[in-house]
Amino acid sequence: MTTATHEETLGFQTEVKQLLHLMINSLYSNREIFLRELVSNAADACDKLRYEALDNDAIFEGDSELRIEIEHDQQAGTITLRDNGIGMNRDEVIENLGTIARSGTSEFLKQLSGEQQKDAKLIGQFGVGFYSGFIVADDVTVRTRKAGTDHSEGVEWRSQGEGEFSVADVELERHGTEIILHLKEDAKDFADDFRIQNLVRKYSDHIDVPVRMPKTENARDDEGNEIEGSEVTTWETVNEATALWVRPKTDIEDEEYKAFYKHVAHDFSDPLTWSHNKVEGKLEYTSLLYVPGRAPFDLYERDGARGVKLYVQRVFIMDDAEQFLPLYLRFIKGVLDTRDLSLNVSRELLQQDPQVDKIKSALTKRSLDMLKKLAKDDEAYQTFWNTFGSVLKEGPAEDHANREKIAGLLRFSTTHTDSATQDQSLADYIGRMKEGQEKIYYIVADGFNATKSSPHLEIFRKKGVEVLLLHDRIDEWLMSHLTEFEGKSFVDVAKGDLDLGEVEDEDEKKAQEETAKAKEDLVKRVQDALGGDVQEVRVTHRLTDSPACVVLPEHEMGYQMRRIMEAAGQPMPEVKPILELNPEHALVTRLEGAEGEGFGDLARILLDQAVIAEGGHLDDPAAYVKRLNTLLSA
Ligand SMILES: Nc1ncnc2c1ncn2[C@@H]1O[C@H](COP(=O)(O)OP(=O)(O)OP(=O)(O)O)[C@@H](O)[C@H]1O
Repeated sequence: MTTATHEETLGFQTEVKQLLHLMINSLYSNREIFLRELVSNAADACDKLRYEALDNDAIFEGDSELRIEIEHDQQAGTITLRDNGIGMNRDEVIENLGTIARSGTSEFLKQLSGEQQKDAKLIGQFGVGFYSGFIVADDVTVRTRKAGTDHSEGVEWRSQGEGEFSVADVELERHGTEIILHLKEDAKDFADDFRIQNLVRKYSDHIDVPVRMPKTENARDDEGNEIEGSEVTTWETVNEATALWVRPKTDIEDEEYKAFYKHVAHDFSDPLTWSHNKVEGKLEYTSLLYVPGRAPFDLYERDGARGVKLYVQRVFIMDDAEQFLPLYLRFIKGVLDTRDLSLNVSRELLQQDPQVDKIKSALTKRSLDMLKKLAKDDEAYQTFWNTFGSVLKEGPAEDHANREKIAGLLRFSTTHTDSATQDQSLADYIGRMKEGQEKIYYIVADGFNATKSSPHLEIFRKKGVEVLLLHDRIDEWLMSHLTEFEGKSFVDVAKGDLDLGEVEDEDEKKAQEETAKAKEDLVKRVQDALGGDVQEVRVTHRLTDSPACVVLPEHEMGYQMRRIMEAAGQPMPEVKPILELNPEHALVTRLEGAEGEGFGDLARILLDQAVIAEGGHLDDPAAYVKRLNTLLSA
């Protein structure tokens, strides 16, 4: 019996306590996942040891046959999981099994509501890992020793999953980690041979490391008959134990791909799609990439996990190798196994290796192709788009070479559906273009309603010309990097001169010129009344229902982007709008007939209203209200 020394009791980090509490309560209907999580960790630990041993064989301590063992004791109500992987030293145990080091954790935990179903979903997004043992156990003991250290450097960790845990030094002959789960009364049925085997096959079949379970049988005599009282225990491998990606595609069932995804991505739910490819020739690699069905909790964390799991010739090298995919594809999960890199490659070396760029551009192309394929399934693609669309929108700015491809994958709200759901592609738009229309028109504003009701759309609606309604924060930035699609250029309808091209006929254009001439006097008077607050005043034919609108010069930064920059503390030079007046509108006719102060007030009201309709803020809103009230009560 080993004796424990240097025993201390420590408190869990607050976040761990919260997570434990929520997990135990909300994952009740999904309890079996504890086994997958623990086997997954054990397999990772074996991968890490294999990697460490690349340049230090001695670290195996003569036991290089990596494996995971699962035993159970029905009577005692325990399940024991054992691996001969890397193990942990005392400091690592305290760090790994007492805290959660991921950034954004406390913000994430704040979102949890206490509602079982909702929280179960959210927790799945977070990944529960080791702590999932407490879903089924009321007492967990971990015995672990880091490979390559002295037998006396073993550590025993114990906890009942409440507020604290204890750690003590123990003597351990074997390196690696052993986890003993003392099952709760209502979870005792997990200590069953058949059940455990099924769970291993269901969740961990594809793991490279063999998962073994003991099989106790009586020995047999020469005639094959059991010999009474001669029990022998042999270890039987219960999983397939071949890395999934190495197997030919045709041999792999969808269910196996899905189970493997859950291991790689630490996700509970199924992926939306995947792409498995073996490439031979100049570059040699196998990739298995997945599109998740939901966003990880840290999708927008700058230092959140991203990238693929990297293997070199089947040897695990690192998690989250971010060099192989661009940032705008950070939601893609999967595995890359290559022969083109050396086994001792590090993150630093990856940055300098020219092969990495080649693989990156190949994987980028694969990912985009995979999305294009997914787009054939409207429902699945919509799920993808609603989850990751705003990340994909970073693409055109980051990846010029694939701009057109990415543009083809974008989805928008448009005046065709007038719905906030972004489900129309540029190809759909082009297919509906009016005869003579050469441009793709769009408008950007904060929020869907602001785009949908913008006065700038009036003429487009009247003529039946479709306009993309862009209302995500990133949209103006996106459009500053998208100039054309399939040879058609993009035009912001709220900037520059209105150009409807062939959609307007010669007669209409002539009539407009004549109106402009007839209103020269009015334009001049308004310009004088508004002084330096506008860049220019002109008559417009953009409007049918509104009296006026403001327009920005063509190359000026839009209002949405200005607000984002200002919010980020970037001072922006003042921009003076162009005021356009609708000569057909009754208020403009009234303006024409007004004199003196009344004229000045009405001109200013029209300007202020146009700014408000644009989602802009007035410098002096009270003055606007006062003028308007005077007008209303006149
Ligand atoms: N069997 C094991 N052998 C060695 N180290 C382990 C083992 N199990 C867990 N660990 C260590 O504890 C850490 C925390 O494990 P935990 O499962 O909570 O999180 P994770 O594996 O990092 O991520 P996830 O929550 O997504 O599974 C691991 O990163 C690993 O360093």
